[in-house]
Amino acid sequence: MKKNKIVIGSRESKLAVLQSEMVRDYIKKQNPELEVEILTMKTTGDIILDRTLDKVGGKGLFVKELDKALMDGKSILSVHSLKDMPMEVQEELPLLAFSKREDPRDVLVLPEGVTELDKNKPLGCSSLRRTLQLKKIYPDMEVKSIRGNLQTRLRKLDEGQYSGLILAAAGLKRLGLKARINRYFTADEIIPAAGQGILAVQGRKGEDYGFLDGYCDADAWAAGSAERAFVKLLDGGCSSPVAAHAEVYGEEIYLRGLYYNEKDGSYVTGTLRGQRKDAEKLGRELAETLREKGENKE
Ligand SMILES: NCc1[nH]cc(CCC(=O)O)c1CC(=O)O
Repeated sequence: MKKNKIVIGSRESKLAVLQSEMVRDYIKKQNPELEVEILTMKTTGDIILDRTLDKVGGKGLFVKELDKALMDGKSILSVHSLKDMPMEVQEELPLLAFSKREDPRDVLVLPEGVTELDKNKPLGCSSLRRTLQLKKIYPDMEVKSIRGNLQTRLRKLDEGQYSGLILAAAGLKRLGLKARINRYFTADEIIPAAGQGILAVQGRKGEDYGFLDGYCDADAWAAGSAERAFVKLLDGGCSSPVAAHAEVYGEEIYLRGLYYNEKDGSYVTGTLRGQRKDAEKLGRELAETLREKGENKE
């Protein structure tokens, strides 16, 4: 790599590239002397499309290949959706910065030209987290798994196989597809995934990342830290659908969490308020409280 050249590793989906371009544009603006290039690659999660991710198992399906490029010196940064990042990151590849958070909510998208939800066709979504919480909102509807990147999913929706899709508002907004959103679910209706709406910039230990100065958003860092600490403590298996969402108000954090009991398929939710400086502690505290509640209820 040339000294004045920065290579960013990225998944190759349209959304991933767009997200990497957002980081690229920041670096270029702050450091006009640098040349910044995006190196795209396919990840295991992009290749295995016939199974739900819960079933594929294994952690970091969307990051392994990017980690390798970073380790091998083919890139100096990786840009990820924070929600796709495993809770444990290797010490050699630390998370350097979190972006300002885009809308963290989940939303409903209907087929092109449709204005009302057809309750006779299944809803499409790809995570147990969403599926569980949807049962309360649409108790009579079937929920069917759907995989593939955002474009693929939207195409399947428009072909008429599903009544609607549950997606992250963040991805749709970044892709300029906000107009397709039919309904926003509040963070109480569907607690979002930890890190949803935040971009994570990952680097290599020992490198100088001065060119990123000012990029990290302090509120997103606090929120993401609380959410990830919550999930990390509960991370029993790769299929446990834990949800966590933090709102930051000045020096305060308001955290929501969901704990899923694998034994009986039930879940409990709860909230906790605390100081932002204790973000991770708050996450662990709520996790412990909810685990207790979720394991001991009759
Ligand atoms: N799992 C795929 C994924 N990873 C990040 C986003 C959306 C963007 C974000 O959360 O920052 C999506 C799409 C979705 O869940 O609808």
